Amino acid sequence: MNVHQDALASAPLLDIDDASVMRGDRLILDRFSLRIDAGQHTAILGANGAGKSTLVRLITREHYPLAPGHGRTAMRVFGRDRWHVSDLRGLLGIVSPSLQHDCTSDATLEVAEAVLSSFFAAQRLGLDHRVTPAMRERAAEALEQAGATHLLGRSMASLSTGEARRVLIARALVHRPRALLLDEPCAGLDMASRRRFLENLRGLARHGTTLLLVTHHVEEILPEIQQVVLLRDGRLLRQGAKPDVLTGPLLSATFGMPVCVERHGDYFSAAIA
Ligand SMILES: Nc1ncnc2c1ncn2[C@@H]1O[C@H](COP(=O)(O)OP(=O)(O)OP(=O)(O)O)[C@@H](O)[C@H]1O
Repeated sequence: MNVHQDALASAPLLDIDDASVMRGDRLILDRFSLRIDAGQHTAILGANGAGKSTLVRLITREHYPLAPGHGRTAMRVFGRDRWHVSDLRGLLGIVSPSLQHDCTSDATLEVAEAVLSSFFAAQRLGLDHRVTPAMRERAAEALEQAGATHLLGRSMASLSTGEARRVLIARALVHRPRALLLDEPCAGLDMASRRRFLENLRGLARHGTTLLLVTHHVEEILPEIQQVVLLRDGRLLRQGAKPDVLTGPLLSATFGMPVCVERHGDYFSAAIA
């Protein structure tokens, strides 16, 4: 590892300092601060409209924060405030509903291309994209890892929700990213697929990929995830250790209804009281 890589490996995955994001004339994230260290697997929980996807798009550079009044940098990812999006995508694998929508609405996009184009931070292969045998080999490994090899040859538009999700996971893993940013990754998966997927994530977490999981569902928070962030109305409601944050009062405040929480070994569940 050279000095540059060393600095990247030890830098916080995310350091957001008082960032605000506007969409149209609405303030969607309001003076939001959050730090996630390298290796600190984290779940971000919030009700519909709390600002979770906006936060994901802030991290992936699809949205930008307003210029902060304090003069400091509002946001750093892997210790840097400036990134070429393609370099960032090499370090941060992303699975999100908007990516799935884009990939599955392109009628001619095939599974192999959906994975290989990730090497170029693109959604399709272009004439100037030179796919090497090593890339093809790595794509095959990532498809295997995501349980999606049997889908090769299919168009993305023809896949079921769960099948398309597996391909997107392969696409996210193809770079061996340092971190995975997963926005509602289990939405639309059946019980068995969800369990397989979560077990797969646990393996990645144990082997050094930092997980950043955005979800509505307490049940999806894996034992490896020890930090939980609660979001409400575009603001950080609480950030802390899982047992301190996954409590009835705090989840009731997050979802605006009385919630009771149960612990089952290393997992938690929550229901409306
Ligand atoms: N382009 C936009 N213009 C105005 N408001 C927007 C725009 N995009 C998002 N919003 C609003 O920002 C708020 C946060 O949206 P966001 O998608 O980040 O929430 P979320 O927590 O991901 O919700 P969900 O769980 O329903 O996916 C919502 O109230 C939404 O209506």
